[in-house]
Amino acid sequence: TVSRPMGLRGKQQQGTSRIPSQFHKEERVAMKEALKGAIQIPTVSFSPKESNTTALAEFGEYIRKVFPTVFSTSCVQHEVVGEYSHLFTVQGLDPSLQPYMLLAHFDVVPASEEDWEVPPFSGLERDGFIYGRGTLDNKNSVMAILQALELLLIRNYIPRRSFFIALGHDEEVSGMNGAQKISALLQARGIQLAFLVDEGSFIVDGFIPSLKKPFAMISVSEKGAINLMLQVNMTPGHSSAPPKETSIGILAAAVSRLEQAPMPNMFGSGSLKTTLQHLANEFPFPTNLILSNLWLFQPLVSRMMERNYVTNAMVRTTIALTMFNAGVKVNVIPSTAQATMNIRIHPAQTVQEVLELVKNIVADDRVQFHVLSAFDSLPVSPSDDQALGYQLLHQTIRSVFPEVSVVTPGICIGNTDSRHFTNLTTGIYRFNPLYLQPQDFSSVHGINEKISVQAYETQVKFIFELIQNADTYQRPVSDLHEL
Ligand SMILES: CCCCCCCC/C=C\CCCCCCCC(=O)N[C@@H](CC(N)=O)C(=O)O
Ligand SMILES: [Zn+2]
Ligand SMILES: [Zn+2]
Repeated sequence: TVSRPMGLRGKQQQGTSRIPSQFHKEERVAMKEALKGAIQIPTVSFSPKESNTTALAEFGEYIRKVFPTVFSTSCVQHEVVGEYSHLFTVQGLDPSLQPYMLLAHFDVVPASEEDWEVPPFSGLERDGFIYGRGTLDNKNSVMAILQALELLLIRNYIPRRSFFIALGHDEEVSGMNGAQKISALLQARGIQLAFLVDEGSFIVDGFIPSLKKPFAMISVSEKGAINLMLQVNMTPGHSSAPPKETSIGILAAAVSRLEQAPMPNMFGSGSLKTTLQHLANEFPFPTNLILSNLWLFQPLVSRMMERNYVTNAMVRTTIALTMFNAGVKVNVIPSTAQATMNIRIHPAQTVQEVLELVKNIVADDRVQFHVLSAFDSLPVSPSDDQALGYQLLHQTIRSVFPEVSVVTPGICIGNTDSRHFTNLTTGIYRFNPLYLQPQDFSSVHGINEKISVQAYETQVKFIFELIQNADTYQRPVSDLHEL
């Protein structure tokens, strides 16, 4: 299962000296303080139409202040796109090398003060952890990318391969004004990327009970999504003489039918099968044998995957009821009831197929369907020996996390800004160089989101090394022989 990254040589390119990823005490203090300051700016996206624009603008000022070298070095060009997003173009020395992109977002989902152990926008440090909304999703990446570049530039490092840093301001509400505009801008400039790295996956630990060792999952695709609103209109009236059925009752029954009838299990036609095959030898007997013989045990394994929410989301399209609105007064029967749901589409199905299934389950003509937004799952990026982005991530994981023995392709169950970049590259990789346990996963969009100071330093180190690895890539020997 331990496959070496092929086609990459650990050696540095001639003429470029490797800078060790070691940081002084003062640098380490400065980097954690910079992250805390970023957490304190409440860059909340509430809805596609409502965000804290004052905070978004303040964030732009803040990064100028804490990363002065990034903003003053001649090889780095900075632009603001879509009012608040940021695009950095780092000009490399060798124009023959195709550029890549590091992508992250600095908007966050709302956080209610009362549920947290520490205020969510305090950036407080407690027991070696920095707390706050955005510490895992995704100000950690924004700050780590800029921090790694700042430290490289301070050490007079000049990249060979050009790269872009794109920092979105509205990822949590679609990315239409940030990532999508950056993508359009680069397309207009005729840019094609060798690969792109975004959030969306981790070194996962403890999600499968019998698998004791953590493994790195690089997501090579992500699920599609539909935001769907169901509506029922009935005659309003006095609550003292109610009809047999009301808009609320009809709608409640419809959504209950949806909850009771999960979408089909699609294990076998998705990348989870590949992930499990990579992991087979890491499991104790007899699971190792079962996973090595999926041709025989596929039905058993597909049922095993349904046992927890995260792996269940990997084998099927899921439906989450997220909003339910009806009624204005206790003695008035309302005319309208609305339920909004967020559907995540398994790659083996399409938007149209899922909508058909949902309509068949609801099976009530009084229920109207309004598709608010929809897109299919994302294309699968290559993870073979020739896939530059995948292999660079693999190589960097091996050097920064030598204890992690398995690196595997996987699927992201959430959506990311990277989906707006399919016009610029086929190599889209979602990977955060952090350990993630089930309780950490619950804190993302939940309460008490936090990152350890040590994990954040390691994330900076990872990017510091990744940038250098992208500069020292050499084509595989087999390719060179063909010339
Ligand atoms: C055998 C496999 C076990 C694997 C366990 C996987 C553990 C979970 C790993 C990753 C968690 C997914 C993180 C998703 C990040 C998605 C970012 C996000 O929140 N996006 C929003 C906004 C948007 N862009 O749509 C979303 O709603 O998806
Ligand atoms: Zn995110
Ligand atoms: Zn998020």
